[in-house]
Amino acid sequence: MIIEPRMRGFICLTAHPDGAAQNVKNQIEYVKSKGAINGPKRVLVIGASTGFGLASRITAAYGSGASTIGVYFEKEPKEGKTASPGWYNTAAFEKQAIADGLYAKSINGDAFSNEVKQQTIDLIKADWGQVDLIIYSLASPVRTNPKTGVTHRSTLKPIGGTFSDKTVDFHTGIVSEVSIEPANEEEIENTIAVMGGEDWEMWIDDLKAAGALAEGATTVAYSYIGPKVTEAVYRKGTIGRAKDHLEATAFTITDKLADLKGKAYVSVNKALVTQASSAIPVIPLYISFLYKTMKEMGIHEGCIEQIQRLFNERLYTGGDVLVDEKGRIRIDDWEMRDDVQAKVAELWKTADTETLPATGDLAGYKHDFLNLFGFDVAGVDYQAEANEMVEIPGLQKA
Ligand SMILES: NC(=O)c1ccc[n+]([C@@H]2O[C@H](COP(=O)([O-])OP(=O)(O)OC[C@H]3O[C@@H](n4cnc5c(N)ncnc54)[C@H](O)[C@@H]3O)[C@@H](O)[C@H]2O)c1
Repeated sequence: MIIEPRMRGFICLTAHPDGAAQNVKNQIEYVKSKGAINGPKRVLVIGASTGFGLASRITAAYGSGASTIGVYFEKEPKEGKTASPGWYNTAAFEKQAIADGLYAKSINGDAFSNEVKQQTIDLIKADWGQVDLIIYSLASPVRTNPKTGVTHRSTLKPIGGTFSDKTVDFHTGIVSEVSIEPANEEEIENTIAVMGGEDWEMWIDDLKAAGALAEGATTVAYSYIGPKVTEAVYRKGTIGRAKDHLEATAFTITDKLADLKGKAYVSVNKALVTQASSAIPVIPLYISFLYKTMKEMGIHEGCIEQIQRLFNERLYTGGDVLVDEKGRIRIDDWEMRDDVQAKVAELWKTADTETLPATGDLAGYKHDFLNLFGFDVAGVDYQAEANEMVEIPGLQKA
């Protein structure tokens, strides 16, 4: 079938298998071009199909020759109906990895559930015995706690007062004022339950109880801080509370891993266009100024550049892992540079619909957004027939 982007709100309902494959190929080539990393050999990535998780899987496989197991929640294709993008990304990655002699298997299901945890542990035990690195990169609006059966939904709201500022609809380029009412206690708690550290800790507890963690096992989860302009709605809002919880959980897990000489880290990453971030108010406008500024300064990075740097210059240098005063790894260091932030703050003041195409990188934002779904990728013929019925070679049966 001929596959075109079909937009609805913040999401695209279709995905292009060949575009996704080209994206994965580009990421693999990037990691290979940066040379070998003396990293882990058996890597589990939870949230492995898109964004930072996919970049982590590719970096582990092609940077340090790791065997990888990916866990994700993606929609499979049906005749005449495309799969979700992470399905095609995973298919392309596993096809290439297996062809290159790398172990690559995956599980498609709800990572928050006991069943998916057990299936993953069984696979690790059967094929590897133990795992060296666990990347935790889930981004989800909903989680059912397997112990209580309660389903929690996250919200993106400020805490303590109404938030009003500019935002952009990146499809139309229209800049407008957005006002978001503050969250109540229940909404805060629910957001922490979805995006905080509870599930990460459950994964590590279960892996440890099964004897599936190698001596010196490391686990890394991803967080975000960001600038003043997004603070009220992000870091000091409901999602920020969840990230505080996630960051605190790193210390709890590190204590639990002491007998294995293991360690849990949170890595604070740069703001990037992903399916998760495009749904957060104000962030797309910030990203369009950030991209513009960082590209002009020659320091722009995407997910793959970020994670290659995380592995190569933070986690696997052969020396101590560099962390900030709160024990967090910072690969948002370039985003948070004073000169970058000063420029973004200056551009922010001028933001309106007329000037944004020139002052912000709206085109770059749109391009990256389409890219998430395999569209607008250089070298792909979108007029050609594409096969939507792609299989994932390493996919395990439920
Ligand atoms: N995008 C950013 O700007 C940014 C910046 C810093 C940190 N982060 C953090 O990085 C992490 C990953 O975010 P992303 O932006 O790469 O998101 P993403 O939407 O690209 O990826 C989310 C992944 O989680 C998987 N997933 C979601 N729900 C699942 C479930 N129930 N079971 C199994 N898999 C599930 C998806 O399949 C996908 O692989 C998040 O913690 C996010 O807060 C993102």
